[in-house]
Amino acid sequence: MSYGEFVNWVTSQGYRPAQALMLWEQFKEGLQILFTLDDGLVIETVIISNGDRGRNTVCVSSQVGCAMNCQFCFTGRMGLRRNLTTAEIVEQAVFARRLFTSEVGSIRNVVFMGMGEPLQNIENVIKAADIMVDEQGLHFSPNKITISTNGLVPQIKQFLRESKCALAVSLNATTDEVRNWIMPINRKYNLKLLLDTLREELSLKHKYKVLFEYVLLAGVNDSIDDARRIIDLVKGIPCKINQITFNPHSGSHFQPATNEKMIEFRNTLAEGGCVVFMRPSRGDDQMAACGQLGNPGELHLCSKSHQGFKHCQSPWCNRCNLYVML
Ligand SMILES: C[S@@+](CC[C@H](N)C(=O)[O-])C[C@H]1O[C@@H](n2cnc3c(N)ncnc32)[C@H](O)[C@@H]1O
Ligand code: SF4
Repeated sequence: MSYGEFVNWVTSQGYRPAQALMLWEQFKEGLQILFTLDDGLVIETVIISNGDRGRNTVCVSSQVGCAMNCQFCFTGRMGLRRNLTTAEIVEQAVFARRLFTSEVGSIRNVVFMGMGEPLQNIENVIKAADIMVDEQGLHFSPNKITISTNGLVPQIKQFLRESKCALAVSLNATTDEVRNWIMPINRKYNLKLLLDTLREELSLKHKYKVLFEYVLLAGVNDSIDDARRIIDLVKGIPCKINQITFNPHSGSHFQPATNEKMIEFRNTLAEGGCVVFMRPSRGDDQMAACGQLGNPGELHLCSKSHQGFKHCQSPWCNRCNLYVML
């Protein structure tokens, strides 16, 4: 979407043209949408803009909170409140689609990387993804819908057999010792079991690649030895690797790896024959990025002025982003 198109769009939504520049800056960082569910619980959905190219991504939640307790993730601190229903999951993508009409760029990708562990809610997630793909539904291409898991092995097998959509696996460590610590699910399904399962299941699929996500935490999993171990661990698994910048949040004792480390790590992986992407962090200053979605009541207040912004009038709507309520 160009800036001109954006100005037309925000004014059609009731904003003054003078507000457009500030909103544009925020929009480029990610648009955060809060949904209040029937029982009063709140979930967050993020639309990640792809700049001028108009191909935007909606990041949907699959649960309210999460039970998995990954040590670096803000959502994990909430604990699990409940699974989302199929309708509550699909509605997030429908709403994003309605906001983004063709004139202002469209939603091309759906990623299940918001609040929750999608494969812990596998029945509703597979049904929601089916509806998103169905031509009578939202008619997305299956490879434009990515379900991200922290590594629930039996559900990974079920997903790969029952769904045509793409799978992402949050790897985040290269030894059981570190993964047991930062991702407790590893104590149940360790690295060898996880990776052997993927190797075996993907051998049954045609032209299918899994996406490994790897969040670099300074001094924890960002050494060159880690990069070399990844090359060995993923051997024989058709895959791509998404190297992610850690988004810090209050109370977290982890730090993001330096830019130099990120580049050195990426280069080591690429030299070892891996297909690797480095994903810039989007929206992290507004707590809207991966691993930062959580109970809005617990989120930090930023220092920006809220004057002139549309508010949802909810008592906890006290942040500076553009809010939309159902
Ligand atoms: C929030 S999770 C949701 C999907 C699923 N539960 C999972 O773990 O893959 C989506 C991605 O965000 C990553 N993540 C979690 N906390 C993060 C943080 N603070 N900074 C950057 N990425 C984070 C996870 O490793 C995962 O790859
Ligand atoms: S990273 Fe994923 S599985 Fe882990 S706590 Fe966060 S949302 Fe849950």
